[in-house]
Amino acid sequence: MRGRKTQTDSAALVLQAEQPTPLSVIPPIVSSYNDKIRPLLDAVDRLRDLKVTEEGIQLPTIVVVGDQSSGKSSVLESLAGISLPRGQGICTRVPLIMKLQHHSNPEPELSLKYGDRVEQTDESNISEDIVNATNYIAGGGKGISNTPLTLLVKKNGVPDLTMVDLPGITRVPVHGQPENIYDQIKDMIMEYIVPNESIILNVLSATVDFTTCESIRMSQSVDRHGERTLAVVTKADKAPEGLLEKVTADDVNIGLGYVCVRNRIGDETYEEARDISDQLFQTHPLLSKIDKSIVGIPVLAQKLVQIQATSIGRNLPEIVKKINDKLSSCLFELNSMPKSLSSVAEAMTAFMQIIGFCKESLKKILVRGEFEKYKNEKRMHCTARLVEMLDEYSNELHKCGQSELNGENFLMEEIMILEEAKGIKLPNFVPRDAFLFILRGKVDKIKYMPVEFLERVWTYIEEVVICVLLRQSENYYQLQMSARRAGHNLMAKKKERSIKWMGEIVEMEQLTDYTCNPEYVSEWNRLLSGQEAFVKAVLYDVEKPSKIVVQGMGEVEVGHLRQYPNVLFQAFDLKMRMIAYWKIVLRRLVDCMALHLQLSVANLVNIEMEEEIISEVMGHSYGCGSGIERMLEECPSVAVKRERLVKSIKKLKDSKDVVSKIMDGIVTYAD
Ligand SMILES: Nc1nc2c(ncn2[C@@H]2O[C@H](COP(=O)(O)OP(=O)(O)OP(=O)(O)O)[C@@H](O)[C@H]2O)c(=O)[nH]1
Repeated sequence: MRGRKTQTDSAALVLQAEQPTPLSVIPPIVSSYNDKIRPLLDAVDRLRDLKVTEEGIQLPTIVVVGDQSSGKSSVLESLAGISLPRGQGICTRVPLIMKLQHHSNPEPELSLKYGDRVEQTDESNISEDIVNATNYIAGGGKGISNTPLTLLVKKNGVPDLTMVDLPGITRVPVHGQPENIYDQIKDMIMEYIVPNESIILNVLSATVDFTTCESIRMSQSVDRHGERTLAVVTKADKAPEGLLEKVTADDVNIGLGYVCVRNRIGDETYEEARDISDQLFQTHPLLSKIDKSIVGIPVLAQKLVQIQATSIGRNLPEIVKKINDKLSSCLFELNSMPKSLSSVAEAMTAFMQIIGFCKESLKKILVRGEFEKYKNEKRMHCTARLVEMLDEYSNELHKCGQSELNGENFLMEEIMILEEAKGIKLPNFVPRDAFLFILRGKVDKIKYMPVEFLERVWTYIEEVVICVLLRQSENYYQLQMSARRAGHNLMAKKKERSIKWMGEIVEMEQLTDYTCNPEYVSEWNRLLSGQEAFVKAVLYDVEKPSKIVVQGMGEVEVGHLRQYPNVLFQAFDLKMRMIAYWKIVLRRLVDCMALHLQLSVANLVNIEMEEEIISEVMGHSYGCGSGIERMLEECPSVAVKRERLVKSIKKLKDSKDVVSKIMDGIVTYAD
């Protein structure tokens, strides 16, 4: 703590009306003007204390920015009439919210607030206490922190002002500062000056070229025409040459104007400092030429009070609206959240309801083909998707082996098998073994298809079922996990059962040839009617055609068949039997599959799904109670959201109280 002469109250700033007050005449501060502004400022300060900005509601705030050592703290201490930490290095390392309040008591009251702490202090200790609090918040080094420190100064004669002092902008980190200090400070400043509600108090040292100031660059980036920027030019005593020209030229677009000051230096008292400043601007050959309406701390104070009042007046109705809107939206969001469960009975009811909803939803989309709930999600229009998959499966089955029918090797498979099945027996019987042999070969070739189809179908059904389960149980994440597990397990079982069942069907088709369908015989007869003509054309046509048109098959190569005159009749017959029978086999494979799916899905949604989830949830003990008890635990993200909303609502309700009182007050003033 630096030694300091005692400050007198008379040194503190005094404000009165809207015109700058001559410094020699210091009337009492309590004017009707301030009486009106004070409650508004108090309300805004209370909103700031409530941290309403965390709800995205910006407050009119005077933000003090400047390059490092430009004199920000000196300006603030001149305004407050108290000593703040000053120096050449980085002094301000946290946002310092400085609330100046005039009070009639001649004894000043000073307090510091940070986090949950409130510390009373006094004028002789304030500087040291700010340093200690800063060290507490931002650490003892040279780093900065975004956690604000609030300094309340209640003092006779100070202007009613609230300002936020921010760390000075520095390009080059000094020893002990993090490498990215510039970015850290820039981010912090931007956060405060971006909102349109902020008034930027840009502190510029008269010793520098304003166009090179980082703080000017930053404020211009958010306030191009300077409509909410006021400049304070410090150190007028150090660089009086050209100062008048600088502020008149206004090369850096300061919309709210300039105020030139000479701050207190070293151990001067505020009285001494004020006298020196008065003297300087009255008598200095260059500085005295600057218009008195833009020099000195009282002028600055008065301008700030007016700007602050205008800003609050302009922004308050919008703030009230934003608080109300935000409160309504938070209440709506909270009310739309699931009721938190507080007893096992409640959890059980919720569980049974969810199971019921899942069952009904699955019945609708998987069985009944009702999909209003998922109008825009085609994947959930299950009956249609299942039919499409079934059609695709049927087409694949029919396509397979089609090409071999009429290729160059027409009838060769049949001929080779008949040659090997020869026996001492009458030649006009088609050997059944030969037929079964060919049948087995054909079934072998397609048997992977039903399995692949079942894999595909069950994967699809699993996706749909899990989606429904997760959506219905989305508010209860423990239940969601159990439902997902139950869904996966059940689908795996169903898939396995279906594939096993299909394996048996395929085995049956390979083992025997049977159908009671009369279509088989009629088709065979139809196809066989061309037998005689075919054999004649192959064996006895003198022109020996290389291709012949066979009914139902189109043109086939026949040159190679002339070597097998003895088995040609039988081979043709065998082929036609197989063609007629294969149609029946394929139809059976598709029909059976369709019926099997219908049954499996119906069992799944009517009985199995429910049983599986119940046994998953009730049947397991998880160390801390059954699955139902665990439903009482809210999903961490939901719990966090609920807590956040409850907190926001409390804050917004308190804010609403604050502003409604003040709005009533405004009506009263208007009256
Ligand atoms: N001669 C003169 N010196 C001044 C004036 N204003 C401030 N100073 C000095 O300039 C130095 C920096 O002033 P501060 O008020 O600490 O500057 P700051 O911008 O708050 O500094 P940081 O927060 O650390 O960036 C101090 O030594 C002050 O005494 C002034 O009007 N005239």
